[in-house]
Amino acid sequence: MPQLLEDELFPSTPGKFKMERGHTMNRQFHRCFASTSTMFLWALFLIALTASYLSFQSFVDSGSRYFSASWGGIQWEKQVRNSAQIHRSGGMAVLVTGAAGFVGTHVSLALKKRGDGVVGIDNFNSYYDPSLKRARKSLLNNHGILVVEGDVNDGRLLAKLFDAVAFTHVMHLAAQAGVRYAMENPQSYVQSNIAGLVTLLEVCKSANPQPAIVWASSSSVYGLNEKVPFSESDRTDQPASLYAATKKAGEEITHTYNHIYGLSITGLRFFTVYGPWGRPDMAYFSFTRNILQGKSITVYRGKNQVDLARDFTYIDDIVKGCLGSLDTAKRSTGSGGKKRGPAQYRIFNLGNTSPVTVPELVNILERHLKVKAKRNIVDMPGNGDVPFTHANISYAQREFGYKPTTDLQTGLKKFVRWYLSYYGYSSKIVN
Ligand SMILES: O=C(O)[C@H]1O[C@H](OP(=O)(O)OP(=O)(O)OC[C@H]2O[C@@H](n3ccc(=O)[nH]c3=O)[C@H](O)[C@@H]2O)[C@H](O)[C@@H](O)[C@H]1O
Repeated sequence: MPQLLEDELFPSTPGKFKMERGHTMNRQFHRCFASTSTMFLWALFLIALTASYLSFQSFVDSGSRYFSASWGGIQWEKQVRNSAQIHRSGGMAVLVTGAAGFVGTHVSLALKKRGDGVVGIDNFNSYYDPSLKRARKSLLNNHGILVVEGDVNDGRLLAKLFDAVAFTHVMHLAAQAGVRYAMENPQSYVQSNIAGLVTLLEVCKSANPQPAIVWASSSSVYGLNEKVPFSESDRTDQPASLYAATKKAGEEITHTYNHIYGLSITGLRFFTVYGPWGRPDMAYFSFTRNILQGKSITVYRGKNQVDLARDFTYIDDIVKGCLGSLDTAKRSTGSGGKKRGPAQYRIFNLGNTSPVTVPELVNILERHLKVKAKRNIVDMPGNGDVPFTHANISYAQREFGYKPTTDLQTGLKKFVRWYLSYYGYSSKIVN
């Protein structure tokens, strides 16, 4: 019986010759074979188990990467496309870099309000209080604008955004701003204003269709130029700060991409932009804060005791200039990295055309805040400042009817109103 069972379990091949001794050997062989194959089966089982564990682990890993990343995924792409949806005929789909920045926020809102599609990107760095950037982001979110948290140096992210949306325009405002900070952290200027710009241009040049690009240069490119007012054709080869030098480099770099790849480029030289939701590192903002807190302010004075002056430009005028530039930007001529013909290349001054001295700026703030400033007047340190700026805006006026309408007195009143309400002061202070 046992033998039968054994034979059943290990049936001999038909016609196989069997002997008694051979039978015993056969049994030992079978026993041995049985244990080897059991081990083999176990080994197989363990290998399979390990393999499935490892593949499950890698699935979990990639899954968690997929879901925990601040970008990527089907849901994310859907949000990007929703935000880029155009709600007017002939409208544009605009990628706004630096969207949680001062100018970026205002431009994004203006575009969205008139029915254009807007997707923002911002790295929320800590150059100044990131909570202000977060508050601007909330404002944008409330208007249906998605702000992706990411850096313009992240080419994969930018490419992914272009995969999701065929942006018609890029409004490139992400930058390391501030003239004097360049002495403290020079690398951040190279990283944002040069490396980041090139990464963005690389993605734009390869996109199909290529977008038209409007980007923020700066009045600081005029550097030590003494001819006033500053015209776009004036020399810009004497920068006084690394900030100015990186913006000037940006103008040359964008020209290269225009020339080689047919990207449509418009550079905007902003002149000391101010207003609600502004930048805390700028003089009008930090003066307001210090005056209200009873702290002294440092007012720089130029050579021979001449007051410094700026062509302070109100944010709403700048927004009109940005939208005018976007509206008149011609299409890029290339596609997928190949130029098909010459493309538009423009540079505009966006200023106010009426410079005001820094002491006069302080006078206006004192009137609006009804507080006397404690002025500490010092000679301008050699840290990148220029003595004055003054824009000739006739080119922008000709091309798209740019006409600033807000003087410093009016603009600062609006700024102070916003400041008091945002930081929780009594609004009775302002006239
Ligand atoms: O047009 C631009 O392209 C640039 O504009 C802005 O630079 P600036 O014109 O230098 O503005 P801002 O710092 O407000 O100083 C204003 C005046 O106050 C003086 N100033 C400044 C600080 C201080 O403590 N005391 C002082 O007298 C100072 O000497 C100056 O005379 C942007 O910051 C810059 O990112 C860039 O966009």
